[in-house]
Amino acid sequence: MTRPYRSVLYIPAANLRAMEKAQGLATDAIIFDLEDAVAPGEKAAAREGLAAALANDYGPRARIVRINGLDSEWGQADARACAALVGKADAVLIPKVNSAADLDRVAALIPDLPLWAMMETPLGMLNAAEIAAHPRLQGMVMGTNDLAKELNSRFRADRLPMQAGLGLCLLAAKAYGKVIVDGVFNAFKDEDGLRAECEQGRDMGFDGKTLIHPAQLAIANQAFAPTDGEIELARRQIEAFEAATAEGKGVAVVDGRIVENLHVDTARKTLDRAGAIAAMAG
Ligand SMILES: CC(C)(COP(=O)(O)OP(=O)(O)OC[C@H]1O[C@@H](n2cnc3c(N)ncnc32)[C@H](O)[C@@H]1OP(=O)(O)O)[C@@H](O)C(=O)NCCC(=O)NCCSC(=O)C[C@H](O)C(=O)O
Ligand SMILES: [Mg+2]
Repeated sequence: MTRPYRSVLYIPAANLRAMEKAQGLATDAIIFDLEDAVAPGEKAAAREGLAAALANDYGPRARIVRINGLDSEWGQADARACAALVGKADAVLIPKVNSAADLDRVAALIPDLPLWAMMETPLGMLNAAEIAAHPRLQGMVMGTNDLAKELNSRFRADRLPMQAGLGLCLLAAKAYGKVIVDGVFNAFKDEDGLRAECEQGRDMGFDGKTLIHPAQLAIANQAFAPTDGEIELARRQIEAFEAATAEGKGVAVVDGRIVENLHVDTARKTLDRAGAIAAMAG
């Protein structure tokens, strides 16, 4: 069964209270952030606080640690600390990945954890395919704030300026079977805006959304989960196709629409996702 990544919550590793609180939050994954959410003067303390926090039980939530870039003054120490977190963290997230070579450098320092890549630079967008193809890469995270900064683009509700980058990364992740989660929605008190952006990302094919505040969890969890109607339709499509196959036919019809083997694959994925989500709830 595939692990769900509907909601992926950033927590600044300098915030001990928030890291403790996350043990009880309804989030599919947590990004413990050592990078942009931590002030330069707090980096060392955050690294130590994170190691202590990860001794706690986060249940089924995926534990992902975002390190500073290796070319920063903190990156090497972060990588060394992560190498010692095997069994306590599930993956390491590398910021501002420009190429597969950036992954190679971290892979050499952290041999035993899967890697995730922040996709947030113009060069990263252009090299998305080689990044997604990296054998150690498990997932991609869109960094739409940094990307907007680099592009000098405006924030728009329809995210038109982001579409080329989002699309390139989606194509790359799907081509190589990697997880891909959408960028954050900064206005964390704007529920309608968040819902619209989650639905846009879901419709494009993202597995989930990165979030910055617990108040955003319920909306993302709902948007990226199959609805009861979708689950029921998936079951009926599988049943109808199996009945058609038993009669030697290659096509069934459900609710006036054709169902072929490819639709059955999608239906099975829907049921698999629903099962994985139910398993998260315990
Ligand atoms: C945005 C915040 C600074 C707001 O913090 P605060 O004012 O403390 O919020 P609240 O008072 O509403 O908090 C209520 C309780 O919830 C807890 N809390 C808050 N945020 C989190 C969180 N992220 N995870 C877990 N728990 C959280 C508070 O501790 C309160 O708890 P309690 O004491 O029990 O009442 C803050 O939300 C925040 O710091 N968010 C994360 C910001 C962050 O991580 N930014 C970096 C990632 S975004 C990014 O870099 C994207 C990418 O790279 C790009 O380029 O796009
Ligand atoms: Mg960023």
